[in-house]
This record gives sequence, structure tokens and C-alpha cells, in this order.
Amino acid sequence: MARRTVSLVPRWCSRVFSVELDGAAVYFAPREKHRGEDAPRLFGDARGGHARLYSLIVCGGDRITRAKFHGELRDKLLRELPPGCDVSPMSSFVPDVRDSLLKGYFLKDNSQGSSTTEGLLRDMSQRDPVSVCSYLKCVEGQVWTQRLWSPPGSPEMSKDFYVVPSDAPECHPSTLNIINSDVFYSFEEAHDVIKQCGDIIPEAASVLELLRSRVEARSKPDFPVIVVEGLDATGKTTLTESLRDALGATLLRSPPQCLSPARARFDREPPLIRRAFYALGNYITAEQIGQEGMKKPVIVDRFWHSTAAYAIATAVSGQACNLPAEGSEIYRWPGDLLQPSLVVLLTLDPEERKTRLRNRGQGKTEEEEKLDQNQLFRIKVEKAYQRISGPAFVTVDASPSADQVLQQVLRLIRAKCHL
Ligand SMILES: Nc1ncnc2c1ncn2[C@@H]1O[C@H](COP(=O)(O)OP(=O)(O)OP(=O)(O)O)[C@@H](O)[C@H]1O
Ligand SMILES: Nc1ccn([C@H]2C[C@H](O)[C@@H](COP(=O)(O)O)O2)c(=O)n1
Repeated sequence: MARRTVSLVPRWCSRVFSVELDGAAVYFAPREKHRGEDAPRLFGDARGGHARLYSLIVCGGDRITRAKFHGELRDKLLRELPPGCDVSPMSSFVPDVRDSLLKGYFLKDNSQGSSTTEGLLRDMSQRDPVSVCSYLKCVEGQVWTQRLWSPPGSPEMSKDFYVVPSDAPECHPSTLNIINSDVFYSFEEAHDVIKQCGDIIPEAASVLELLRSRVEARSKPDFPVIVVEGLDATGKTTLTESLRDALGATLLRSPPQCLSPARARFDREPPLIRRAFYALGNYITAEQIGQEGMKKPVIVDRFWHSTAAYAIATAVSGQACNLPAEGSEIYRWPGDLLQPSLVVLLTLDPEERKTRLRNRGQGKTEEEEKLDQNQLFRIKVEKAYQRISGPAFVTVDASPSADQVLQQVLRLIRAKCHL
């Protein structure tokens, strides 16, 4: 992936657009010249050619504003658009160029009359960090143009571009902005995001306060550090508590207890802010590991694998093959984060996991709910877990009895950590 960073003032004709329909992406590009290609069916399918089509791309403003607005935009559209409007996720990007992804929505307006939609678009284009384009069928056949939208009656100054189909890029567009927007590879990068949120999220101050006295764990702990990972209800709590007792170890968690009061608030925030919060949680836990690991073995319930794998699986839309391939820099371990001696990933047949969830009968977080319903998301989380590089990593089948799983993991720890 090229490292060039692209300006946020979009030059549409250097970009490709992608609209997601039923989990598959349709790619097209606005170009100055028309080379005889038909526009993608996305345009031709508009009812009798009479639907009004728009793209709304979030751009301008700082990254916190953009992230917050993108999170709110879909709700706003669904709430305020008249019946007969379809809204699909959309993005605009420069193929294979990092940080070039801008997110938004494609709007197909089949409603009677255009005043409600146009009123909403006018307000948004004047007030919000969003760029609105409209699409027009220009001649017979399937030739469409894209134009920066302006409210009816305003002097039209923008240029028309032909809409031509475009090939799928080598890197899936949703992977272009993952680095330091969904996954953070240093304390500083995550810290900067939470610092920038101080004005809008009161809880940010308490998180920053906890980090003020942070001492970076510089030396390797004397005792082994074993992280247990896995989807919810795979048996992490059961296993980590048994390991603590069997090894006389300290049991820690990420995010640590001290972040619990702020967690629910950050869980409601868009990925940029939410993932920065979890990333910082790992640094606080790392500090605790540094201290406890000088006295006895340390067992950790979730750590950086969880932060990265859930973030990547959420950011990458569509099929699991859209995930970056093994070896991608997206899966690298942060250079300034303590590496455990061993990471144990518990895997479980989805049906057995559901049975355990049902039997446990506790409330679920929104992300757990999504995991349960969405087989594809679960596959993406598991694949991402397995591709993360850095510390020694082993997968353990968690379907045998709790004691059998414990014995198996103890054997692995003894073999790999010389305990
Ligand atoms: N090996 C096992 N065999 C059968 N049931 C198990 C086993 N391990 C754990 N359980 C049961 O499965 C349920 C989920 O286990 P546990 O709470 O340890 O999972 P978890 O991974 O910590 O979940 P979460 O991440 O959601 O907190 C519990 O009711 C637990 O008693
Ligand atoms: N170190 C961590 C721990 C958790 N998360 C996120 C990932 C999921 O959204 C959720 C799962 O946690 P649980 O419900 O099992 O407490 O929290 C993370 O990103 N990093």
C-alpha cells in the first residue's frame, strides 16, 4: 500500500467511489472524458431513470468531527428522509493510497416530490462537514454525470464528470485508513485522539488523568506473562481464574478495572474514539503487568489481540477475503507495548458458544450481539486474531471440559514458558 497521504479536499476526478449493496461493492469513477462505457447498473436501475441520486461524502473539519458526524449521519438520514429513499454505505478513495478513504452514503430518492430531501441536503451542505454530489442521466443510453450538488436556484458553478465503471482496487478501500484510525500502533497516537476529545467527552479527562503518571514497562518481567484471548463465552474468565489458582499467578484484565466507569461512554463513540480508548487500556494493563510480573506469573484476560482483531473486523466491510493478507503491517504489534510470553486463543464451535451464552444468561454488549447474529463478523474477528504478529501465539480448542482445557493450557505454558 502506498504511503502517500492524500489531501482531504477531494478532487473527485482522481478518486474512485464505492457503493455497498447487499454486502458487495459497486465501483465507479467520475472522469472528464467518456470512453463509451455504460455507467454501473446502480445508476441504470434507478426507477425508470427518475429516482434522484446523490452521494454524501463526509470531508472537511478535523478527524474527530468527521468521525462523530459520520456516526450521526446515517441516523439523521433515516430519521429525516421521506419514505421511498434508500440509503447505502458509500466511500470515496484513491486506489491503494493510505488515509485516502472518505466515508459517506449513497442516496436513492424515489419519494414523491423533492423538497424534503433537497431541504435536508441544503441544510447539511451549509452546516456539516459533508460534500453532496448529484447524478444525472445526460443522454439516451446509460451515460450519467456527477456534479457537486447545489440547492435549486443557486448559481451553478461546478463541473460535470462522466460516471464510468471502475475495477475493484487491489487493497479493499475499507483497509486504507485502519492504521491510527481503527488500530493504534503507539501510545502517542491513541493518546492524541483521547486528548482531542476532551471538549466533547467529559470522561476523556479521567482517562487522561489515569495516564498522567503512567510508567512505561521498560524491562521484561522476570515471570511469564500469559494472555488468554477469544470471542465472548469461549471460556476466558473460567480459564484465567483457574490458571491464576493453579500457577499462583496474578490475574489482570484489559481494559483494566480503573477504566470501567468510562467504558460504556466510549462504547457509544465512533470507532476512532472507541478504539483509541481500548488501545490506551492495554498500556495501563501493560504497566500493571510490568509491576506484577516482577513478583509472580501474570495471566491476562484479553489484551492487544482483542483490540486489534475487533477493530479490523469492524472496519473491513464485506467478505472475509477483504481482510488484509497475513503479513500486512496492519497486523503488527505496537513497538512500545509490552509483549506477553504467550498468547492463548480459545476457539469454539459457534453452536456450542451460543449454548454457553444462553446458559450464562447475562446481558450482551452491542458488539457481542453482532457476533452472535453475524457469522461473517465472527469469521473476520477469528482470522484477524490469527494473523497478528509479535508474541508467541497458540490456538486451543475450548470445547472439552473446563478442566481438560486447563490441563492442556498448563502443558503448553510449561513447554513454551519453562514454568
Ligand atoms: N470448557 C467449558 N465447558 C463448558 N462450559 C464452559 C467451559 N468453560 C466455560 N464454560 C461456561 O461457559 C460460559 C462462558 O464462560 P466464560 O464466562 O468463562 O467465557 P468468557 O470467554 O470469559 O466470556 P466473556 O468474554 O463474554 O466474558 C460460562 O457459563 C462458563 O461456566
Ligand atoms: N483489550 C480489549 C478488550 C476488549 N476490547 C473490546 C472488543 C469488544 O468490543 C469488547 C469485548 O470485551 P468483553 O465484552 O469481552 O469485555 O471489548 C478491546 O477492544 N480490547
